This record gives sequence, C-alpha cells and structure tokens, in this order.
Amino acid sequence: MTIQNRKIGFIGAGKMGSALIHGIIKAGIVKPENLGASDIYEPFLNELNSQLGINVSTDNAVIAQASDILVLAVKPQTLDSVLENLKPYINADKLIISIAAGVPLATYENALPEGTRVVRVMPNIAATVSEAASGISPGKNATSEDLKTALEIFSAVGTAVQVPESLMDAVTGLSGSGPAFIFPVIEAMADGAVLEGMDRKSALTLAAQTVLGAAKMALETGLHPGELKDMVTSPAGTTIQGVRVLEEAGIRAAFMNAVIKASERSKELGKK
Ligand SMILES: NC(=O)C1=CN([C@@H]2O[C@H](COP(=O)(O)OP(=O)(O)OC[C@H]3O[C@@H](n4cnc5c(N)ncnc54)[C@H](OP(=O)(O)O)[C@@H]3O)[C@@H](O)[C@H]2O)C=CC1
Ligand SMILES: O=C(O)[C@@H]1CCC=N1
Repeated sequence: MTIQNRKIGFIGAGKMGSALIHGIIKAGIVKPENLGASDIYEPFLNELNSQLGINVSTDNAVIAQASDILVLAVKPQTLDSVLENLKPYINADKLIISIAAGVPLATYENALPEGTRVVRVMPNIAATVSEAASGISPGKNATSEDLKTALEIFSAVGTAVQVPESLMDAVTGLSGSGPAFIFPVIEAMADGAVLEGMDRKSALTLAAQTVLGAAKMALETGLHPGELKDMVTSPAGTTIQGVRVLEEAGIRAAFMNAVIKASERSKELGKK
C-alpha cells in the first residue's frame, strides 16, 4: 500500500511530534484526513486540528486504533506507561515508529505484543522546514517494506539514513540535539554584528544565511570542511583573525564535547 493511503497517528504532539506533522503535510505525502494525533495537552491538539485539519484526540487508544503507522513522540521518561496503555491496541498489522531518545528497539519489542514491527528513528526539529536529518534503525520484526516506509516518511521531511542501532545515541547527540548547538552560534554571531552597529533583524538574517550557505557548500561540494575554511581565509586577512579567536576559545573541543555529552545522555535515557 502506498503511504498516501495509510493512516499515520502520532502519540504525543509536542515540539517534535508537531514538527513532523507540519513537515509531512507540507511534503504532501499523506492527506490531513489520514493523519491523527493524541496528547494529554489539549491546546496542542486544537491548534493542529484548526491549522491543519488532522484528526485529534486526548485518548491515545482512539488514535492507535485508527492508525496503520503509529509514531511514538512522547518523552522517554513517559514511554513505559504509554506502552502499557497502548499494548491492547497494538498488533502485528501496525508499524510502530518511535523517535524517543535513547530507548532501544528491544524495549518496545519486549513491552508490546509478540511480533510487533518497530522502527527506531532519531529525527530533528528541522522537519518543520523540511530539512530534518534523521537516523533510522529497523527492529527485528520490521520488514524491508517497513524500513522503506520509514525512509519515505523521513526523507519527505529532510534527509534520512539507515544506521546500525549501536549508532543511534551518536545520531541523537549529533543531529537530534545539533540544532540547539547551532542556534546559539547564529544568535552570538548576530550579537557581534549588533555590537558593531547593525540592526538585529539584518544581523540575524545574515547570520542564519551564512550558516545555511556554509552547510549547503559542505553538502553540495563534498569538500573537506578544512578546505572550505581555507577558501575563506585570505592571507593576513579578516577571517584568520576570527578563526584564531575561536581556536583560542577551544571551539572544536567544545562542539565535540557537546555531541559526546548529548550522546552519553541518550545512552543513560535508554537504561532502566
Ligand atoms: N524536541 C526535539 O528536537 C526532538 C525530540 N525527540 C524525541 O521526541 C520525543 C518528544 O519530544 P518533544 O516533542 O521535545 O517533547 P514535548 O514534551 O514537547 O512533547 C511530548 C508531548 O507528549 C505529551 N504527553 C505526555 N504524556 C503523554 C501521554 N501519556 N500520552 C500522550 N501524550 C503525552 C506531552 O504533554 P505534557 O507536556 O503535558 O507532558 C507533550 O505535549 C522525545 O522522546 C524526544 O526524545 C527526538 C528528536 C528531536
Ligand atoms: O533533548 C532531547 O532529549 C531531545 C532528543 C534530541 C533532541 N531533543
């Protein structure tokens, strides 16, 4: 069955759940009437229903029963009770996709009925603007069709790659958490220009576009980031002065440690 005709339900319509819903609608891969969401916080649901026309309920069971594909988008800390409540409504006909940080595939496979097909995904918040970076790992009962389905959904909202489950915590630390490491860079670079006298709006536009342009060059040229940096740093010019300041501040170690710490926290969240 094509994805167009399948019903996708979200359990949890918070920041990431609603980012994915917006991205999926924007991509046009599923019609709003085939999308559903449940959450304990009704205002989120009302907003999604009035803005996008998707089906909503405060009862997870209603959405679970109506869906062929169920995306679990609640916090890892809430997952045990959600799985317990959903168990009666899950069978091998449904595909379960979980985006919870850290939680291993085996947790779902053990908590849900025998044979449940599970795919673990770590997307990121840029799904809202169709630029998510997602890692995908299929569980032991997931079919190749299930993997294809997950890749189709998450490729529609950005870039999606299959990774071994052992790397999902690294994906979480890198691209799952990553946007939060880059937003302060944009803000701080804009602050620098504001200090030099630029208005805030122009400074933020130029800072964000600079990050976008640099990312696009890295992706499209395939050149090593060091080589790209060398293209910008004229001898005795402006850029190398800024590069020295960043190196003195230990920027590389800081970013590496941010990814490592976030990955470690992901591992912790998956432990009982
Ligand atoms: N935010 C991000 O950038 C990313 C998040 N993730 C993962 O996505 C998941 C959701 O994160 P995020 O969207 O940030 O968190 P949010 O807290 O924004 O969203 C979770 C939503 O689930 C609701 N909720 C709580 N308990 C239940 C329940 N029993 N049944 C239904 N809904 C419930 C929450 O309501 P209430 O707030 O009232 O408790 C909240 O609205 C997490 O597992 C996270 O690891 C993955 C990648 C990126
Ligand atoms: O901070 C978190 O735990 C979630 C997972 C990845 C991004 N946000």
